[in-house]
Amino acid sequence: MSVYTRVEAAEVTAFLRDYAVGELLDLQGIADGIENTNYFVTTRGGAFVLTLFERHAEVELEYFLELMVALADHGLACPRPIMADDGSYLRRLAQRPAALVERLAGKAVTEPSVAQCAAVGEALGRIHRIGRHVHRRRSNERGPAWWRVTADALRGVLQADTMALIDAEIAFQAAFDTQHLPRGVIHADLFRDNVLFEGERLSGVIDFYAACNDILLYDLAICLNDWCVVPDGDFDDARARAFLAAYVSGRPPVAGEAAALPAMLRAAALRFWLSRLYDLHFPRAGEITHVKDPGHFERILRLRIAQPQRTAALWPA
Ligand SMILES: Nc1ncnc2c1ncn2[C@@H]1O[C@H](COP(=O)(O)OP(=O)(O)OP(=O)(O)O)[C@@H](O)[C@H]1O
Ligand SMILES: N[C@@H](CCO)C(=O)O
Repeated sequence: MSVYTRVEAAEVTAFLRDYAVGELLDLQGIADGIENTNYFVTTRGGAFVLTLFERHAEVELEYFLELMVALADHGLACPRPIMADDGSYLRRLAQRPAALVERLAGKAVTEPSVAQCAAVGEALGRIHRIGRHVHRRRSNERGPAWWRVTADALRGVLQADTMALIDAEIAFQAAFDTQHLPRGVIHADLFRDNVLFEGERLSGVIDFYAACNDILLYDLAICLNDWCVVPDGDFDDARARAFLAAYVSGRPPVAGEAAALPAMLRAAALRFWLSRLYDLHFPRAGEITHVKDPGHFERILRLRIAQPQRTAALWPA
């Protein structure tokens, strides 16, 4: 489970004295999640999630929190950070940067419906639009430079033919011109486990801790590769169409975006294949039990390379 840093109720009680949330009633470690330590915190004033950040610098955390405040202010269903009495969103607990955010209702879905994919497309379009109001900037730490470093780390571990596919894809992406593609704030990890639903209603987008400034279409590709696929990685046409139609109704595409989607789908598959391979071969010391299957994204990458025209008919006319 992913409680890397344990905190006792007494410490949390003292921490909460700087917030107008009332007395602590309950504290539960959250088993899901890989990156951070999360606790459900119930107080007389409400239900919250307390996150202790395990690796990000404070300047990055300020970016994530500014983004979440902007999204909540503009009406996106996402956890609103709670302001401490001194006006800050970021405090310290157990020698870690820590933040308290609203706990949202709902549950992640493992088998999304067409309507749920449309709701995610609509939410992603809103994130991209609202992101224009965020003043801080953050580069994508899992972009092309990271792909190359990670590929090198894996070189001694993987079979030669697997390594050849990774190297060829990195070379393909390096040669692909992305200058014309709109950029902005992207979620960068909007998988099924990062959206909560109550029935068909999207009740919350969570986990903005990979958000950064990058190509908007790449964020779409990350979602399509996760939300709109059948188990072998091919698209479910109805879900992909619904997702794309809902997205473009909120953030109309510019010329050239549809044509660039196949390459972005490949980039998104490569990125998560590499991170899963890295996590598998170089596990972090601690309590992770959630190693995700890298082979899934190898299959998706191979499919996207073999079928570059696959999305042409899915993109709204
Ligand atoms: N604001 C919230 N409201 C309700 N539940 C939440 C909230 N934030 C987190 N959770 C729950 O905690 C779990 C872990 O949170 P999160 O995904 O942010 O962790 P993480 O360690 O940053 O994750 P990841 O492994 O995706 O990088 C979620 O799957 C969800 O069940
Ligand atoms: N969403 C990622 C894990 C968290 O970054 C994956 O499924 O590999």
